[in-house]
Order: sequence, then structure tokens, then C-alpha cells
Amino acid sequence: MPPTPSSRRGIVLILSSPSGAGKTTLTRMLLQDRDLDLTLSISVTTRTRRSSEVDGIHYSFISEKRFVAMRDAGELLEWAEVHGNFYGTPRAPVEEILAQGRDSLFDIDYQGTRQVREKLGADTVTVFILPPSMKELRARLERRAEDPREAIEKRLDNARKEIARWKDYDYVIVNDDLQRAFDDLIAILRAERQRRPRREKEIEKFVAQLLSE
Ligand SMILES: Nc1nc2c(ncn2[C@@H]2O[C@H](COP(=O)(O)OP(=O)(O)O)[C@@H](O)[C@H]2O)c(=O)[nH]1
Ligand SMILES: Nc1ncnc2c1ncn2[C@@H]1O[C@H](COP(=O)(O)OP(=O)(O)O)[C@@H](O)[C@H]1O
Repeated sequence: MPPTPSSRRGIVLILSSPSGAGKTTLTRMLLQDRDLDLTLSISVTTRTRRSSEVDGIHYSFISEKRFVAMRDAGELLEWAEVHGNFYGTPRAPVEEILAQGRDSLFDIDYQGTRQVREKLGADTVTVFILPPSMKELRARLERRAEDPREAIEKRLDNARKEIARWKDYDYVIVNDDLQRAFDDLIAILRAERQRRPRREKEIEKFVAQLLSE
């Protein structure tokens, strides 16, 4: 029998970008494509919920007290303070998906990316999304109209610092045309799934069988 996709090692696909560059939009597109079989890691955050967000789907919105308790109990795979709020990735769901040889999708910042890479090494694939221009970044944040003015200004202030981290990533995509950016992401995922080290065990078995014919 040819190797099945589920017999390889799972990948943690990480998307990062400055706020407004489009990682949430691209994440939603990836999740809508059921054939890709990606599972979103739902972060916990102390940030206020936006009107478009649903608790437990986009984030789990928790108090700072609860966040600190989870962090101190070792329940977070990584965590960071971003734009004055705490964000973290619950560890257990990610471990479960990886153990099944399936892939998780993370929408986290560069500080969290570094921590995950230290812990999961070669099982991580990291992609940085850039906006086509600073003017367009501001326009997208204003069009999204989900944050108060001060929050938008804070995100724009932080954007230059975040953009400077592009060299920490395996891949960089400029999100100008959305469909083009999405197609590039899928190409990255497909190629990464075929990498020999992720499929070593299953291919070894398959080749042994081929050679025995
Ligand atoms: N380290 C870390 N960063 C996160 C996590 N969840 C979200 N973030 C990042 O926090 C930043 C702010 O996210 P959010 O409040 O949704 O704002 P947005 O980027 O403007 O949509 C983004 O850079 C996210 O990638 C997490 O669990 N851990
Ligand atoms: N390629 C694109 N062209 C135009 N608008 C876009 C593009 N990608 C995303 N947007 C819009 O920009 C805004 C910010 O995108 P979002 O995905 O929320 O960014 P992030 O999660 O990185 O903060 C949203 O209103 C989204 O619809």
C-alpha cells in the first residue's frame, strides 16, 4: 500500500505578521479548505473581544488572573505580551494533534514563534506575512474598524518592530493580492508535507515493500 498522509509527522504551521497584514484572513481561508485538514490552535488572551469574534472559536477570552494561573501551571506551550495584552497557546490540544500525525495552524507573534521553534524544532514551519506598503497597512486596520483609535495607533507603532523580525522566518509572503498570497501559502504547506524527514518511517516501509516485489 502506498504511504497515507496521516502516517507522517505532524507540522506546526506558524503565521506571523504585523497587525492588519492579513494573517487572520489567510488563516480563515486555510481552515475553510477542509481537504487541507488543518486544526487551528485557539489561543487564550486577556484582550477584550472584538464584535466579530466568538469566545472559544477565535480566542478563549480569559482574565489576567486565569492567564497567570495557566502559565504558572505549565499549561502554555508559549506565551507573550503583545500590544499590552497577554496571549498564549494551550499546550494539550497541540500535543494531541501532533501525536495523530496531523497539522496545527498557529497565528502567533515573533516572540511566541521563537519559543515554539525552541520546543518543537523541525516540526515547525514559519511564515511571515508582510503588507504591500505602510499606507495600505494603516488603511486595512482602519477598514477593519474593529479596534478603538488608540489600539490602531499602538498596532501601527509596533508594526515597524514586528516587520524587522522577518529574518526569523522560513518563508516570507507579501500579501498584496489575497488569492496570490493564499496560493503561495498552500504551495508552502504542500511542499513541507512532502519533506523526506517528516515521512522517513512511512517511506522506509514502502520502499522495503517495493524492493521486495
Ligand atoms: N505569542 C503569541 N502571540 C499571539 C497569540 N495569539 C495571538 N497572538 C499575536 O498577538 C498579536 C495581536 O493579535 P490580535 O489581538 O488578534 O490582533 P490583530 O493582529 O490586530 O488581529 C498578533 O501578532 C497575533 O499573532 C498567542 O497565543 N501567542
Ligand atoms: N490582500 C488583501 N487585500 C486587501 N485587504 C486585505 C487583504 N488581506 C486582508 N485584508 C483586509 O485587511 C484587514 C486586516 O486583515 P486581518 O486578516 O484581520 O489582519 P491581521 O490578522 O494580520 O491583523 C481585514 O479587513 C481584511 O479583510
